[in-house]
Amino acid sequence: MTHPLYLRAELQKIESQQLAQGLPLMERAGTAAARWIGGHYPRSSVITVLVGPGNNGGDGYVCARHLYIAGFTVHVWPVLHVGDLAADASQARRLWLELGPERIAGLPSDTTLVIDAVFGIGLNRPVPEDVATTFRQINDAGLNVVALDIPSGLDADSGQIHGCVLSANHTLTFIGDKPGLHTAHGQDAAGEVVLFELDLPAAAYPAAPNTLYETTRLPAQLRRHQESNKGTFGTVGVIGGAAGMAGAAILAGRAALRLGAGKVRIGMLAAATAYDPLMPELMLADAALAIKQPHDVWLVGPGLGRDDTAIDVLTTLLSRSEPLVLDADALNLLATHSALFAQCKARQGDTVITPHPAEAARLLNKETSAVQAQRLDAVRELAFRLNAVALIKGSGTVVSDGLQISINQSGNAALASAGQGDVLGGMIAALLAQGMSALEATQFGVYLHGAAADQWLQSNAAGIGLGASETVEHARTVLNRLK
Ligand SMILES: NC(=O)C1=CN([C@@H]2O[C@H](COP(=O)(O)OP(=O)(O)OC[C@H]3O[C@@H](n4cnc5c(N)ncnc54)[C@H](O)[C@@H]3O)[C@@H](O)[C@H]2O)[C@@H](O)CC1
Ligand SMILES: Nc1ncnc2c1ncn2[C@@H]1O[C@H](COP(=O)(O)OP(=O)(O)O)[C@@H](O)[C@H]1O
Ligand SMILES: [K+]
Repeated sequence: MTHPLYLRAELQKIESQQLAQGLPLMERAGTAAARWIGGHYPRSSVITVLVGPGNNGGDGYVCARHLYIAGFTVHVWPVLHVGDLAADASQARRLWLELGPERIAGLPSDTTLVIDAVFGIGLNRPVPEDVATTFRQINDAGLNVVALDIPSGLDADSGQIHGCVLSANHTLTFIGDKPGLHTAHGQDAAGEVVLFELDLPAAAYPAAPNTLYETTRLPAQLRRHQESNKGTFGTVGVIGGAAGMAGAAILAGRAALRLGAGKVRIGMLAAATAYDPLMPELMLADAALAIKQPHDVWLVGPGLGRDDTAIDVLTTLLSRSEPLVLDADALNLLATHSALFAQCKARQGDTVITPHPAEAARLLNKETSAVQAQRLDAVRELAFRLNAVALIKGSGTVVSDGLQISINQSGNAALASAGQGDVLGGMIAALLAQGMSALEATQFGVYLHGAAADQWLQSNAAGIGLGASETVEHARTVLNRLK
């Protein structure tokens, strides 16, 4: 299920309060790490602990000491000049030096496991070039790396890289989980994340507005009563499919039907074909006619285009009060037409917006790189500015209603292919049609979309070639297995 994520400032506050109470946090962190490593790596391992100038380095000295006592071959290499260490780290170093020397001559060639204790949440500027060179050599050598707290070079709040990062197979993170481990570059850098709370009392933690989202439960709104009919599960209207882009609207409509919407009508901007031969249960119509029919939920944008007809259709649907999902060119039109933007913000009904980073950047009038550098801030700002539930797609999709933010736990790079966004829009619309709230439908839809790709990855390990249509089928399977 979901669990909280803490920002650097929140963690520093927790730490200082607990240290003031006399809790031996560094000893606990280093011991927990050594115990985990002892359980996962053979005693024949040759371990080199890279230590840095702060308390993360202190964790590394404690960990080194316990692994040495447990019988591992352990080297400690301070990769940065050590000035005055803080008290706890200095004590941890002293205890290590009673057992073994520090190495200053680089990485021993027989190293089989690197423990990264260079920088933790105190990283506040780009990694120095000589340290970056060491990181790159270790990355290129493909050595096993276990990071303590956070991979060195990764920003704990945003998942951005400060110059260079030492990529880990596992990250053993302390006290609380961090957003930067799960979005942007976080998943690639951190590998599998293992949390050690270090026995802090529950009262030590503030209410966290940020969470990591995953679920194994079928949402209550999707549990079906026998006394139901297709009207019970809502009618979705998908508007899009301008000339040359019909497939986008079809994909979205198919996804909505497969995810349980009672009825789906696709209103095409280009001349509509009579029916979809692969899914004849879809209704196809011209957009101008479709928008006059009653629907419970609208999805506007897949293959919409940006011409005057598209603007007219969007203007009409923004004025309706049914839940509205906006994707692709619907978002690009909001970005370029301030009247549409204002109309969206003023809507009474629920709005969900589903941009990828470049679309988010257009809406926020920023560079895509600036959005990616601060994905959490960007998604909250989008939700706030448009009075909507917003997401920003990509590795660790972020979702916000303007107050709370969640990072999606599922998904993988197999989803980086055409049409996957159309499918996601259709899925969210189907969940809204079945009675989920805008926030729940978006969080759950994003999770299911990622979980579908994760299921496919189990038998396609390289993650190459997942089609958007296949994602729909896997999403249906994953959904029906939830209890
Ligand atoms: N505060 C505490 O008592 C505890 C901290 N813990 C560990 O300590 C870490 C945080 O410790 P710190 O706040 O000391 O921070 P770090 O150990 O992450 O690093 C801070 C030090 O690195 C320097 N620095 C930062 N960025 C640099 C850069 N790019 N190039 C060169 N030097 C740079 C800073 O000037 C400072 O000396 C946590 O991530 C966790 O691993 C845990 O031991 C639990 C208890
Ligand atoms: N590297 C990745 N890891 C996880 N999910 C990804 C990755 N790349 C893309 N996705 C997901 O795939 C979908 C792609 O959507 P989008 O870019 O709108 O594609 P399209 O417009 O072609 O349909 C989004 O849900 C996104 O989060
Ligand atoms: K580290």
